[in-house]
Amino acid sequence: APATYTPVTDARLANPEPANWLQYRGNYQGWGYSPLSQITDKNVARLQLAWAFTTGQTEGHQSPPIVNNGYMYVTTPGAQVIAMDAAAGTELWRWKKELPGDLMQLHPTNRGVALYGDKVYVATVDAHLVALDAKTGKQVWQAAVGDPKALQYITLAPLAAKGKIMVGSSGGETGVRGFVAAFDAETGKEAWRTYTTAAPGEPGGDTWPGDTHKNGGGSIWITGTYDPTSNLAYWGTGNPAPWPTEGRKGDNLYTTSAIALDVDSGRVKGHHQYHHNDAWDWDEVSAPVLIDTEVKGRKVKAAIHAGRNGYLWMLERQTDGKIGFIDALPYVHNDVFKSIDKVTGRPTYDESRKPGMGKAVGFCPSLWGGKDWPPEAWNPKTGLFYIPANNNLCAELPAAEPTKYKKGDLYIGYPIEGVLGSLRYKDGKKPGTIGELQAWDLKTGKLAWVHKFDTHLWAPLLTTGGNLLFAGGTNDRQFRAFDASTGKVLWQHAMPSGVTAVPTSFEVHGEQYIAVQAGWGVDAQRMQSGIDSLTGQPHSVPQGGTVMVFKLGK
Ligand SMILES: O=C(O)c1cc(C(=O)O)c2c(n1)C(=O)C(=O)c1cc(C(=O)O)[nH]c1-2
Ligand SMILES: [Ca+2]
Repeated sequence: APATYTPVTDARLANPEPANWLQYRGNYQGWGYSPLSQITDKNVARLQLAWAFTTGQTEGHQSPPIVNNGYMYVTTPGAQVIAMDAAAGTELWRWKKELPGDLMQLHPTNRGVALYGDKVYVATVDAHLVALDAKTGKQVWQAAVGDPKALQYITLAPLAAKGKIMVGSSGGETGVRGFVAAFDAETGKEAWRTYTTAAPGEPGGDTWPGDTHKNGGGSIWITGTYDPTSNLAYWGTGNPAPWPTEGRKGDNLYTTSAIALDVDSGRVKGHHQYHHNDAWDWDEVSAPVLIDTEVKGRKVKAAIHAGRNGYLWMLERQTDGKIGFIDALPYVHNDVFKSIDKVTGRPTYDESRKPGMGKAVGFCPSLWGGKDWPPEAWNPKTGLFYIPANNNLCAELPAAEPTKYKKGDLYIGYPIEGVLGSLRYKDGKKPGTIGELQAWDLKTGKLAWVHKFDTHLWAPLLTTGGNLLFAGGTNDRQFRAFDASTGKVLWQHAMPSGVTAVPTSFEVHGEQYIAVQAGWGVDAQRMQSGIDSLTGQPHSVPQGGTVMVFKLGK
């Protein structure tokens, strides 16, 4: 690695050099786009392994390789950060937190670091935020974000902006009260904490009966996007808790929503609830992607979100921070929504498809949604918005069981076997295809192309200035490059394990690289097990993490 480390400033994060991948999705807007264009649709067939590095961990590897002028940082399950020379693939340092032996990890994963100043920030599954020296890996400070004994846990990559490091906690299935909290980047002191469930007396407080908001979920487990001009961070919020709705009648603001927070104060400036009073575990945690483009014939500051509820949401970032509704288009089969209000975007439900007490209920899409957490991508050159979708999968939940919040216990409302065994095929028969890599033209609101897979797809996306779209996410361990304009497969490479991690691209010494971690696990595997029990044919995907880095061969 180079002798010096280049500090990461607000200016660099707001206007990142094409050679680097400084944050979760490459830019604040959440595009998953690298402008680099040395590797193109014309030469990608020559893409070869440059180096590989085993992480020493099993379970779901999801973090992007974050790169700053030759320094690369990845995280793995088990609260580990590995710093590497991005070109040589050699280890510079490694930091690993000793976790309590009895820690229950409902989602054993980590989605990566944030860089800011001369530090690297990682949030851990025992609900801490840690600052490390970017050059040496030495711990600078550690802050308790939540209580691991109350099963608060963190899986997301932090968001860094204006001297603050922002994180949220998971726990929609353990009865947390969701929040975004900001910490001073230098000292680790907490600056503000904004809850995602409204208390009585606050705006939205009347959407929760009694004190149900206190364990009401709305967890934050995917990194927010950020608009430096308005100083607003946009976050997606998770499902309300517990899942059965009988005890929490009302809209349950701000669960399953997009919220806009002022980064200086943490104040909620606007929100849009994708669907109210969720009963389906359709966390809407993927932050809206910020795109200035034409939608329905109008130039808008758009916020686009492929919902777990199976609709593509087109929202508008208004000047006062409010979030307006433009349109919602189904991108997979949803049999719950009967209609969507043209002005407000509020759906009406087929109540017979709402699970809860008394009887088993089936619904589409499944608990894992049209898309779970794997991020979408936007390519400003093709003008296409890419969605890694799963179609033709539904779920059936058994009758809910009475549930009371107890610290340290699951707070779901269904027996866990009923949750893990809930997957069903649409219409009860094996569909021809499940995974769909979709490309949407936002101007026309039309599907431009779709590539269908006979297996499910759990594929965080990367798109590039070379007219390429990269995706793993299938149980055959392949990592693929698609023509971003047409969807044609141009290249593929068998990986040591299935790929469910976020891919990135960067440049060192004039050479462009594509980087991604292999390492199958968490809910990609739980969905695989669900499909296996439908087919009666176990399908084993090897586990174990490897950082895989590619460049063009001669
Ligand atoms: O409600 C929550 O707090 C929460 C957290 C997480 C997480 O932190 O990873 C997941 C989910 N829910 C969830 O519903 C889900 O489907 C899911 C899949 C995964 C994964 O890593 O594959 N995590 C999570
Ligand atoms: Ca959840």
